[in-house]
Amino acid sequence: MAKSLDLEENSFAKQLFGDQSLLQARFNFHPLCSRSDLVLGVKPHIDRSGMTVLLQDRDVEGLQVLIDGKWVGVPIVPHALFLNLGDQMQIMSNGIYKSPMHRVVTNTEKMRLSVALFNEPDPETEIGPVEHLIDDETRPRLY
Ligand SMILES: O=C(O)CCC(=O)C(=O)O
Ligand SMILES: [Fe+2]
Repeated sequence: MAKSLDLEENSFAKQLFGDQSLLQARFNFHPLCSRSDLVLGVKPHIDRSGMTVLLQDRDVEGLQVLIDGKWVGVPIVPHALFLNLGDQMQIMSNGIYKSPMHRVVTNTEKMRLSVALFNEPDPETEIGPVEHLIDDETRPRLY
């Protein structure tokens, strides 16, 4: 990702991982829900991570991303991991990479499982946009 912005390869990694970083796992289980029209599995949110690695359920969809004001379902791709960007990446890239709003809907017929790995810096670490991505005229510092 750093190289695609003409940055040194470790520009994001050195802030994100530093001397000590956190890797947290969350196991999401959504049982059947008779009122899936009313009940969400996970409410709309933005991950605070740098990057989230998600293993979706093998055959039950549910994850949706907000794109231009519309909820768009994320398809299941067999044996693939879904990578989502979190707030730390949006900050470090000075807003070039966005951390999207997403949610999970429930299902009336099938339960759903997913595993998310959140990668983030040590809570005491102060992060900010990479200097090369700040330009007072064309791209002012956003964070
Ligand atoms: O279950 C999913 O597909 C996504 C869960 C999620 O957004 C999260 O755990 O932050
Ligand atoms: Fe999330």
